[in-house]
Amino acid sequence: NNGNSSNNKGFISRPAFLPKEHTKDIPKTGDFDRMSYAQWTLKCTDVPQFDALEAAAASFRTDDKLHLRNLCNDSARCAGLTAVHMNEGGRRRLHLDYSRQQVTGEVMELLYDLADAVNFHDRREAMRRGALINSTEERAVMHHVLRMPRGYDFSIYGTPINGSSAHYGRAAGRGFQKSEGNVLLQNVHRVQEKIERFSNKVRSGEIRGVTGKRLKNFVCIGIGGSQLGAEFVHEAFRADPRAAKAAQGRTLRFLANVDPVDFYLTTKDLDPAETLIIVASKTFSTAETMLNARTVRKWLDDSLASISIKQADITAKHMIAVSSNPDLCKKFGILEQNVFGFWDWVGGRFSVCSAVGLVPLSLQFSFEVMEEFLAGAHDIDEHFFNAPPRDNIPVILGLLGVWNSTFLGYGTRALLPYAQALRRFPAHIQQVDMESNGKSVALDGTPLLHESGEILFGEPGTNGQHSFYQCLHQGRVVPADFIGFMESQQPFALEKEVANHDELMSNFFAQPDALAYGKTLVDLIQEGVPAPLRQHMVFAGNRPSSSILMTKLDVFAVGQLLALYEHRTAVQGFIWGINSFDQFGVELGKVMAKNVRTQITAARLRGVSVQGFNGSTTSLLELYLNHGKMMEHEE
Ligand SMILES: O=P(O)(O)OC[C@H]1O[C@](O)(CO)[C@@H](O)[C@@H]1O
Repeated sequence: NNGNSSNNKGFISRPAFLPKEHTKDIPKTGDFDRMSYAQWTLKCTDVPQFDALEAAAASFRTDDKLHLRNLCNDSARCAGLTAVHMNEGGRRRLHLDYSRQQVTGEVMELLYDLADAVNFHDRREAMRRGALINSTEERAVMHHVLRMPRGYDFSIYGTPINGSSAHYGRAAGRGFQKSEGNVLLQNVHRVQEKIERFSNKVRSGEIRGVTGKRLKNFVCIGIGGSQLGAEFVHEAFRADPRAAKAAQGRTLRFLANVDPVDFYLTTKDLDPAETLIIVASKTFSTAETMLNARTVRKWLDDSLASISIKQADITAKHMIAVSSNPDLCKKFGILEQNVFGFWDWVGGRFSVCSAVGLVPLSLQFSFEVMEEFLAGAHDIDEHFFNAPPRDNIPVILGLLGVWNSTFLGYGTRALLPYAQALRRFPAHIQQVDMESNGKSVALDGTPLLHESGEILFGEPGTNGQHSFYQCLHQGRVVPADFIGFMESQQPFALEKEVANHDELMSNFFAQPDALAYGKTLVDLIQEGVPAPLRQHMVFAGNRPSSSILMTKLDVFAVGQLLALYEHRTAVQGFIWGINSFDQFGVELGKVMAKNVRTQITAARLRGVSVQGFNGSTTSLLELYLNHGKMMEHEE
């Protein structure tokens, strides 16, 4: 490590905790390199555009003319508040309608001005080119590189810190050199080729388990960023005809929770002889993942070990790993050739397109299918990095997020896919967004003057309608993203006139208007609703939402959606002036759990009483430990 000082390579390497006077090492080359440290660490509250937006937000709170009921009847305004991204000569569309957001064209212009004022464009460029924008950890943020196809001209980019040939390693404070760009991409493709070879061999039966049986059950052990993304993609592909055909006869399951019930449910009906375990952990030291990995190893051993089958062979043939820490994988007993690497510049929650997602999903659906998924994500990367802001869908979504949460005060956001296949999409984006943007200080370590991050939740429509929508309609104001598709993955029409998908989509079109327009007392009187009920049946309306309508949810589109929401999160972080790419907030609880674990062990083994906790935790722990003793006594 060079001690956080300048790397003289023109990249930002200053950790946020260094005081502002350390300005001499600021990047010197390229567009973003012209930024001074002060410019780099600007946050939205530092610029006058913030005040202009606050004033605009105040009128939205008071002026009834700005109620969505009125705004949405202005067709010219609505037509202006859409953005479209098309492929295949228009046969594939990604259409964003944000006319039901509490914005006018003027507000949007103020938001674009705000983005300019905080150097959003340079920040995005710094990300694209591999500057160490995760400054507290001195890492680049380059998940977009994972999606670049073979032959992509990467020469204008930097390359990772870990040198030209190694696949793994810490950032160690080195910046990138332009000349290394293509080598980096070659490394990405080399790992992809390895995944393709391995998954083909397993799928064809060339690689088998210790007993000679084909490996057709895949269990992926990992948590957080090493699980949620791959799980969402798995769910999204299950009903896609092409992916489903490729997966025939195979199962893929995810084991994340350290709760033994998760292990039990995941493995209870699997034949270990036909099961391949993928341990996905960037660090290969996450407590939950490693306990689950050891538990599953015992499950394999208990069933497969015999005089002729050694435990080491079982691990070697039934366990593979995805990690940035090959040494720990080896120590665990995983063969070196069965470790699939990725790099420090891929954050856990942005790692679906690395081996973390590619290994389990290629085993289940084939590498060929996964290439199509990468192509969809790359398509949105290109859109994000190149489209002008006013046409740029992740930029628009990100700016609307800032507007809703920071200016209008709506701190919660709902993600509502009208597609059962996107069942796990909200859970994945919840992690992407909340782990990234739930911060309280700016890049330079100074406190933010507003809350950052939004509480994100969601469920597929129409299920959510029969659950939490009541609160969305008459309780709190929660800006929502509705996602729908023109074609179903599984078209079916019970009745000739209205296909089942039409039934679903009727709700997709109706709900945003119900939220925006609501229902007035006058409406209710006209409808003849009895007086005592009227107030209960008023809907205030004016609840903002965006509608994303896409052609169909195929493999390519799943990749597009992933990249769309990943970039949206980055946009919000850039505007707020925070580091969206570290996650120190998850550490404190982990450390405290370690202490509790140590004390539980000491109490159970040696009868040592728990100490050092407050009264509440002490009595809860004693209750828990005494219950254990009581059970032993009764037995
Ligand atoms: O891949 P690992 O190292 O096991 O980490 C798992 C997850 O834990 C976190 O660090 C915190 O929850 C996530 O960011 C990460 O994706």
